[in-house]
Amino acid sequence: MGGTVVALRSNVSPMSDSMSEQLITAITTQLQAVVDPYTKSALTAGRALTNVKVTDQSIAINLTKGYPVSEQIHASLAQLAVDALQGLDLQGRDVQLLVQQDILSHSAQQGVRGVDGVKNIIAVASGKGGVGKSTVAANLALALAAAGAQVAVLDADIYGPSQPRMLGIQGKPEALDNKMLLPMQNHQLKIMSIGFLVEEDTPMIWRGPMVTQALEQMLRGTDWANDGQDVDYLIIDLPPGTGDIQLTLSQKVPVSGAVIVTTPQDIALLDARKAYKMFDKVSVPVFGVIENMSTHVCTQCGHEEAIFGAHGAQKMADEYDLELLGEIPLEMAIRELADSGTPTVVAEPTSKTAARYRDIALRIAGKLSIKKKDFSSKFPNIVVENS
Ligand SMILES: Nc1ncnc2c1ncn2[C@@H]1O[C@H](COP(=O)(O)OP(=O)(O)OP(=O)(O)O)[C@@H](O)[C@H]1O
Repeated sequence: MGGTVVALRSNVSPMSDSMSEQLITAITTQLQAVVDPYTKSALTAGRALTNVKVTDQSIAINLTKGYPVSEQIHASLAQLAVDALQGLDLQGRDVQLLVQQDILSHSAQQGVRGVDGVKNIIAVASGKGGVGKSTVAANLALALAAAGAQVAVLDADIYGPSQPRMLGIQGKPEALDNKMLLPMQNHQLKIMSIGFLVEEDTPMIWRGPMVTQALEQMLRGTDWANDGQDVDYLIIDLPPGTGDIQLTLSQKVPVSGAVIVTTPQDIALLDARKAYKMFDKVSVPVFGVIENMSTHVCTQCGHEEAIFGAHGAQKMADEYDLELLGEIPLEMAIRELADSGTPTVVAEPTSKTAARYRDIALRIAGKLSIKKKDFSSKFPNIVVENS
């Protein structure tokens, strides 16, 4: 991200060291009071404020954020900083704000081995089938990639893999000499799905252990960093439900956090609650709930109607002290675009719906950024030698 001049003044006056110290303290205090809209904590939290430098001519502020910082996000953070500094007498100095992104690896369940080339895994789950979990997963992945992160998708919906179709990609992944598979690529995403390995209309008649094994093979047998770049976020589109398969998966896959997709109907919410309890049981934090098909938008007049009921996901979120991450309407274009391989976020980036997906994606990335870091890879392996 380049520096941005966020305020320009004239009549610059020279400053002593102690005056500049005072100004730095005042600026820091003002910025500490700003709430980051993506992490919901202070803009400066977690050592995000890396530098404040005052010269006779200018003030340079450096922030480092643990989520993707697109130009749009950079501009919105700059605006917040400008507003916060309004009350200070900057004595004519220009203010330059530079926001950089540094997406780190965060902790997952204890005892579950990490995946090579992947910093963070986010599971997208639903209690009930057909609520639009795969559509949400695809759009969230695209939104994170558009914001500047390295993103991959693992389609773990073994019984009904839909990511190849939704992300507009066909064919078979190449196998390397070491038997690792190369992920397929489209729309700036790396993608792996059982759908690439079996025919689209072949029914998957597998038992639990086979499903778990197939998923583990795809997860650990894919060379995610084949282009030399680690994946910041691997989005896993989990199979619907909360049976043994999902429970085993959530114990074997090192997940930094999960999101639960539901529709507003009571029956879907009942199963969404079960999904929450499943993650709770295996100590996977749930970032929040996404309500899909929340209202119907009429293509003729634009009228919005809550045909499946209103505020269901909000009630569930309140009940478990979760965040309602966002609401996506029932919209014909969402289905048409996903079914044709170019989901809303890439096909209609300026639409209101794309903005909703982007907002949800950034809230998730923001929440993840303030979670405990995973330092395990920073420690050397200790080799005990027998003498
Ligand atoms: N907000 C929406 N508006 C309109 N159609 C939608 C919306 N969300 C999803 N759909 C459509 O609903 C159908 C089911 O969606 P999707 O495959 O994402 O659900 P799922 O929960 O992943 O299903 P499964 O249980 O099979 O995994 C798809 O045809 C999709 O295009």
